[in-house]
Amino acid sequence: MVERANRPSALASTPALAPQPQVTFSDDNSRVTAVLPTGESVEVLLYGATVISWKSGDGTEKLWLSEAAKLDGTRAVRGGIPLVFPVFGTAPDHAQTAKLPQHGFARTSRWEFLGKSSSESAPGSAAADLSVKLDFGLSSANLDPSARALWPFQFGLIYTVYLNRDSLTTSLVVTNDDDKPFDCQVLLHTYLRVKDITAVEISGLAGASYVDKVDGAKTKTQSSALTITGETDRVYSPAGDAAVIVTEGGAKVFTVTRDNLGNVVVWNPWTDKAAGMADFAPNDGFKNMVCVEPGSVSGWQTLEPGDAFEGAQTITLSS
Ligand SMILES: O=P(O)(O)OC[C@H]1O[C@@H](O)[C@H](O)[C@@H](O)[C@@H]1O
Repeated sequence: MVERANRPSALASTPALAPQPQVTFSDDNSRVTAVLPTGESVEVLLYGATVISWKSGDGTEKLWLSEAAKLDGTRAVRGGIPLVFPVFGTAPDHAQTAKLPQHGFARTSRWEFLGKSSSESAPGSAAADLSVKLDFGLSSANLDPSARALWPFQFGLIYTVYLNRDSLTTSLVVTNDDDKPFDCQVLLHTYLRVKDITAVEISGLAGASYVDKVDGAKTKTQSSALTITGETDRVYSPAGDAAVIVTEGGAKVFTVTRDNLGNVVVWNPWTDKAAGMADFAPNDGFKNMVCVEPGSVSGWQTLEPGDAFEGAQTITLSS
């Protein structure tokens, strides 16, 4: 026995393989899940390329997903990170997008999974620093004919979900593949999970002007940190350069930074609106969520043929 233990075996001489991120598909191919060796995970539904779960290494869910959310492709997902494109809300006065449903068609279209890659964050860094990147695509070619009829432009969308140990980055690239210009808006409609909305403060928006959608679309200025005490639906424009920081009971929970996305929408439906949404459950789930939604939604991004627009958010967790 002793002799065997001391003898170098073929196994012992093989350098140990560093653990790799695991990327798997659900049996019905409706969703893809990536898990880092350290336990962090993200789950993306191909319907809408909707991120429906993001967990830290200890298994704690960071996004809010309604218990009544439809995940079968029959309606936009209530929760997670739905993608808003090419119109935010509805735009009855904007001829190109007037016929589109609320928040456009990206969140209700089935996307293609384009591939994964993983990398170390620094050369020679430990396996614990691995990250994983998932790419998804949607183009006019694979759009449902009914959606194509409502917005007859040739376009391409690439959505990248990038999971790191302490952050999630989601980035959208829009390209105009048509021979005429088109206008579009984009928004990353992120439902952040919180323990108690009454203890939440959102900072980083002070001094920014916003359209208050629950007060006759009046334009106001954010004077200090924002607390949520009732139905809230605000479009900050421009939102300023500062990161948006969400604290709970004074402790930092999320830091949201933006790349090339000038607006932030803050939304919480509160009691009545939540109760009025069939796919919002439980009814008091509004206490456990706040939407902080980076986007480009005031005015339009006009893309000339061949042009591209890219915008991204990074949500960093505080330990
Ligand atoms: O119910 P939907 O279409 O998912 O939209 C939810 C909310 O999305 C927010 O982005 C809008 O500012 C709100 O006005 C809207 O109510």
